[in-house]
This record gives sequence, C-alpha cells and structure tokens, in this order.
Amino acid sequence: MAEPLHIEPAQATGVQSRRLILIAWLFSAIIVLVLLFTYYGIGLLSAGRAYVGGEGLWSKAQKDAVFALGRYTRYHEESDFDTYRAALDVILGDRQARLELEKAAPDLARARDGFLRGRNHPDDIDGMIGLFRHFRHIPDIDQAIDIWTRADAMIDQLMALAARVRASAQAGQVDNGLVLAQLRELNAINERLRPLEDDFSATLGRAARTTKVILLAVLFMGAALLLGAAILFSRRMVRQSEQVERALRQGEQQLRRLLQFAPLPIVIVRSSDNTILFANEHALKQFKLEAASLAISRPADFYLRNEDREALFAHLRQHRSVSDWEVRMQDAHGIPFWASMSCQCISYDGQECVLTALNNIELRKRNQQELQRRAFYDELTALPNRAMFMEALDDQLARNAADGGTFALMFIDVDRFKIINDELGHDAGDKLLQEVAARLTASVHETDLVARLGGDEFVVLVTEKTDTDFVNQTARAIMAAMAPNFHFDRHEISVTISIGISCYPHDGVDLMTMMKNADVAMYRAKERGRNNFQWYGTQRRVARADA
Ligand SMILES: Nc1nc2c(ncn2[C@@H]2O[C@H](COP(=O)(O)OP(=O)(O)OP(=O)(O)O)[C@@H](O)[C@H]2O)c(=O)[nH]1
Repeated sequence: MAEPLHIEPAQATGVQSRRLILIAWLFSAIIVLVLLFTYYGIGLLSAGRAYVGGEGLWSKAQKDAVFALGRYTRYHEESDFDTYRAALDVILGDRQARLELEKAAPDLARARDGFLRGRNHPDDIDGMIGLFRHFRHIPDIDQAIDIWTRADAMIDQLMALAARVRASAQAGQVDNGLVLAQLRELNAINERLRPLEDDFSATLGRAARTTKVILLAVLFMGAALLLGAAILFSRRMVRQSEQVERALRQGEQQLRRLLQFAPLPIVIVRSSDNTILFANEHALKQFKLEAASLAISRPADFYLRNEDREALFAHLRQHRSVSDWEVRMQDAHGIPFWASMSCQCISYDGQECVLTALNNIELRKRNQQELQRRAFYDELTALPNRAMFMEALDDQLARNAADGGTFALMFIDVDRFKIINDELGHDAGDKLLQEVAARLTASVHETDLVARLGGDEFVVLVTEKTDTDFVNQTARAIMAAMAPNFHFDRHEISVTISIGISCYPHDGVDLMTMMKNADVAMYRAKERGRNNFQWYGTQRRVARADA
C-alpha cells in the first residue's frame, strides 16, 4: 500500500521529534532528582525534629527522676523510688539505642527497642536511626552525640547516688546530715545536667537550620536550572519551528509552481468535503472552469457516471493511489471525454487530500474504436465482416452445445454479379452490394445476424426459430426482398440470389463444417438454376424460391 505523500519536510520533523523526546527526558530527570532530594531533605529535617522531641522527653524524664529521687531521699517512700526508676528507664532506653548505634555492626532491633523505651514515636524511629548512622560525621551531629554521651555519664553519677540513697534507706539510717549531703549531691548533678541539655538542643537546632538552608539552596538551584533549561530549549524550539515553517512554505510554493506549470491537468481535492483546493491552468482549460468558480465546483459533477467515480474511490481508499485509470468524464459544459487518471492521497496544507493528474485520451480512444470498427465491420456495406461473423458463430456453437438449442446458417451469393461489374462498372457493383445488404437486413428478423463475408457473398444466422417452415419462410422473404428491380443512374436491373442452408446440429457441430455445408448447399442452388435456396441435409432439399 502506498504511503500518503507528505508535502511537509519529513527530515526536519523526524529530527525535531527526537530532540523533543530528549528534552522531555532531561526535564523529567531534573524533576525526579529535585523530588528525591526534597524527599530525602524532609526526612532529615523530620529526623532532626524527632531528636529535639526526644531530647525534651529525655529532659523531662531526667527532671522527674531527680525530683522522685529527692523525695525518696527525704521520705523513703517506695512509690517515689518506683517513680524514679520509671523516669530513669526513658533515659536508659535512649542510652541503649545510642550505644547500639555507636557499634560498627549495630543490632537495629535493639536500637529501635531503646528509642521506644525512650518514648519516641514509632514512626520517627527509622529516621532517627538513619540520621545517627549516616550523618554521624557531620560536626553538629557529632557534637550533639558527644553531649548526649557526657549527659549519660552524669546519669551514671545519678544512678550511683540513687543506689547509695536506697542502701541507707533500706538500712534504716535517718541521719539528717546524711540526707542533706545526699540532697546537695543530687542538686549538683541536676545543675551539671541542665547546660548539657541546653547544648544538645542548641546543637541539633543549628544542624536543622543548616540542613534547611542547604535544602532550600538545592531546591532553588534545581528550579533555576529547570527554568534556565526551559527558556533555552523553548527559544531553540521556536527558532527551529520557524525554520520548519519557512521550509514548509517554500516547499509548498515550489510544489504549487511545479504543479502550475506541469504539462497536464492537475487537481487537488480535499477528502473531507470534496472541495477543490487547487487546479492548474491545464485543468481549468480541460474542464472549462474559471479559477474563481473552483471553490463551488463539485468534483463529482465531472464524472459522466457516478458508478465509475465510486469504483475509482473504492480502489483509492484501499490502495491510497491509482494509476492510469481510464474513465469517462465531462467538462463544465457537459462535453464528455475519455481521461486516463492517476491519483495519490497526499497531505496538503496539513489536510488529507487527493492529488489527481489526468490525461485526455479522447483521441486515442476514438482511434481505438475506429480500428475496432474496421477490424469487425465491412467498409462498403457497414455490415459485420467475416471476422466478426466467425466470432458470433463460434459463440452460438458454444451456447447451443451447452443448452442443446439449434440454429440455421444461410450462405447467400449474388447470381452473376461479375456481369454487373463488367457491364455497369465496379462502382455500380459496389452500389448494388450496398443495396443488397440493406434489403437483406430489412428482410430478416431482429435477432438474425447479417454479415458480408466478402465479394458478393453474404451470410445470415437465424437463431430465433429453426423449424423448416420458419427457415423456409425467412429464405423466401430474403429472395422476395431482392425481387424489385435495382436502379443505378439510368440503369434498371434485376438481381437474384442463391441461398444454401445448413442447420445445427444436423449438418455439422463445428464452425468449419457448418460453413462448408452451407456453401455446398449454395452451390447446389446455383447448379439448380440459381434464384433458389437449398438445404444441405437431403431430407430438406425441397425448397425453391417459387415453392
Ligand atoms: N464491385 C465490386 N465487385 C467485387 C467486390 N469484391 C469482389 N467483386 C467481384 O465480384 C465478382 C464475384 O463473382 P463470382 O461470385 O465469382 O461469380 P458470379 O459472376 O457472381 O457468378 P455466380 O456466383 O456463379 O453466380 C467478381 O467479379 C469480383 O471481382 C467488391 O467489393 N466490389
């Protein structure tokens, strides 16, 4: 199937679409990178926020522990010691996580368990673990962990003090001096912890702010990169599409010029509504159209028969092109002519169209018809000639062989025609032959075929009925038609004919036998004194003109 012809420069559009794909990929890659970075950055900020929250819980637990231990030191109430232990568990949970994550191959489940004990939100724990492990080398993070470690050392002192307070309480020592000393020591530990907690929060806050700045900077850079690339590419694309448009316009102008000056009629018709978009000078002349009336002309009106047009378009729809399609057309004045058309589906002005180039072949067709007429008709009498008669006889034989029908063949020869030629001249002989042909045609039935074999020999094929009476009647009618005298110039002459008849299938079943036997019967008629007709078959040799 032929591809539609595109007038647009195909090379340019191919390169352009490849470039567009590349640009789309590039932009997608930048956007994906920025998104990934944002996701990762937000994760980091969230983990930082979780540590700050965790530090709050840690500080509160530490305060609760100190407060409960202070009460226990004073009143030795077991519930105060339980409160102390519960608060301490938060701090020890965070410590468990930290110690685990400090290891080269940490047990992450244990670290997670530690953070859970530290009352951190389960959703934050993965981020906290990730931040600890992957950003440990960042100075602010490293410093925060160092503060945490130092605070844990203070917690060890707190725990040692708690153990001593517990031991003296269980031993029942209620020495006021000892209690006072223990409370003072507790207070000192608490005082040393406070700045560490502040430092931890401040360090993490600084880290979060730095991360935020880096994140924003990268986001702005990504956006600026995207914007710059978009401006660059769009400027380039605008330039390119201007170039393509220019090339397109030039291509169209060239095509129009080419079509305009092409040495044969060319028409472009829009497929959607059959509007003629273009017709060159030759087409206007061929169809006798004005350029101004093109838009309102309907291409269908130029086809002589609508069926021809439909057949042509059915072929065109299937194959997208048609070449040397011969069709009868007509111009705007209704004058018909034969055209040989070649059509091609094209994209013209961005629209689906059909380009048609046609050749007026009226003269060639007429010559063809004339040659055909000469090949099958007798010049002198205009009757079918021997060739055509033989074809018709052959067809008749084939038909009757199939359907079992019959027909009669009459072989007719003008009697003593030579004398007429000799005495009145060849021209008179010709006129006589024309008159004989006319009388023959007028005397037979419409379905009978009359032909001239050559010279003064004629044949009649009788197909309507073939019973003896009917054929005899036909032969008599022919002879009766010859009876009136013929008039040429000042001459009046009487002409007779002899007829031989063969009948299918009695007298032959093939062409040559049928012809030969009719000829034999005609000679028999000549022998019997001319001006009569004879059947070839013996049982029918009965008829005479006067019978
Ligand atoms: N005028 C004219 N004569 C022709 C033409 N073709 C053949 N003839 C002549 O027709 C004559 C045919 O004569 P024949 O059929 O042989 O003899 P006939 O004189 O008709 O005698 P019978 O057939 O025996 O009755 C010949 O003289 C041919 O030259 C033609 O086209 N025009």
